[in-house]
Amino acid sequence: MRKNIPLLLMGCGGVGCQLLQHIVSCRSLHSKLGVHLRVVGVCDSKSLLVASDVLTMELDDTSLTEVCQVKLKGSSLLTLGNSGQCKVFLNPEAMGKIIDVATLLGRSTGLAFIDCSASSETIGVLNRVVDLGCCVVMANKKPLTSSMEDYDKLLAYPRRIRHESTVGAGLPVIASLNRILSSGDPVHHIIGSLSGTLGYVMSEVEDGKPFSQVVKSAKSLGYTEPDPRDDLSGMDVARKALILARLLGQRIDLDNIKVESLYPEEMGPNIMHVEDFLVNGLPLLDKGIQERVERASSNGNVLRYVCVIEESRCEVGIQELPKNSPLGRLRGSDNVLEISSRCYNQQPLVIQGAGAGNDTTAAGVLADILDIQDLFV
Ligand SMILES: NC(=O)C1=CN([C@@H]2O[C@H](COP(=O)(O)OP(=O)(O)OC[C@H]3O[C@@H](n4cnc5c(N)ncnc54)[C@H](OP(=O)(O)O)[C@@H]3O)[C@@H](O)[C@H]2O)C=CC1
Ligand SMILES: N[C@@H](CC=O)C(=O)O
Repeated sequence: MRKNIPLLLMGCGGVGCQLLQHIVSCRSLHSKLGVHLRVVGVCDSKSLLVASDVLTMELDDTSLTEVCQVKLKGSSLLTLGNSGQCKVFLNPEAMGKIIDVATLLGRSTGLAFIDCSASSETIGVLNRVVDLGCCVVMANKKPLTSSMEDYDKLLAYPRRIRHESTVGAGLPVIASLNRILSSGDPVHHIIGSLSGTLGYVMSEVEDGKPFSQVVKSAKSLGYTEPDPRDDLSGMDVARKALILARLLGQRIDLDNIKVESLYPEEMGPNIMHVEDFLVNGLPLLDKGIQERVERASSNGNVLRYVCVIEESRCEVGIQELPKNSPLGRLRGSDNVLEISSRCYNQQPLVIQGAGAGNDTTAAGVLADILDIQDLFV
């Protein structure tokens, strides 16, 4: 018998739209696997598009394709309007409707809530829907990196939560760590380069390109966060480090992690609008970054933004490393993570590959959804 998995997607930007496209293009594969992903709702920052009857109807593939066309043009879901098949709700009504859907489906058919937003505000609704029996799959790191109290609530039913794409995009980082930890193998040390953006930026600057230009390319390639300062400030890496540290049992917050930023405070989000930063702020940083990269190069080294996690230590920052070291050899948006444990002692477990981009990130989210299929009737 075919298994139906109802989904509600929060956030349909680069990653969310790519997920919808993967869902549509994998229909025949999923059908062979006996699974049907039934998208009952999609929301952006202002509105929700939802099937008229979430128990029996869904947004069909034509509607999902239309959602992607509208969102990739930069328009709001509101432009789609109501039809017999679906309805549009504007915030704050949309939020109430989301909870209604979660209440109706959470404890009956089940509902997978997919967070592909980049918002720190989704934690409230995620904690509510988890209580209502829903599953949660996240590409968004922010819900996992708010307070310990929120984290504990969100992880209260760990079997119903997946977040592989939050660290290393589609790379199997979280799954590998969970397997090591659940077998009682203690992890002593993790070191990695976990920013696709900073990896790409550093290797392109090493090749002589201006910093400002390669940051803009990283944005257009889908590597950066919506505001690239999240990457350049080191905060995105700090969030990934915190997710890993909490997985290892450290009860720490973002404030406990020292972070090194590539831009000065006066170019921060509270002072400069993102467009202003991209056009006027970034070029002011070109010379300084190029000099740092050249200084490292004259020592036979490269700069990498490194994350180190040990029993009671969690740090992120720029390190000058030999060109020939595992982290120094990284090119482009690749990430690498070395995990040392009792079993992986002399030779650490190494996970390496594309660590950013809409395609690989959305593929990681899709694999997470398939991974929880047994929880659905
Ligand atoms: N790109 C990558 O390589 C990777 C990305 N990620 C994560 O994936 C997430 C999505 O990234 P990306 O697609 O690039 O981001 P985008 O900015 O392209 O898209 C974000 C989407 O979220 C919507 N949104 C914002 N706030 C809310 C809210 N409160 N409720 C519901 N929807 C909301 C936005 O709505 P609107 O359209 O109205 O603005 C938009 O549709 C981020 O958290 C990122 O960290 C993780 C791993 C890798
Ligand atoms: N902006 C992030 C995307 C994945 O988390 C990065 O550059 O690594």
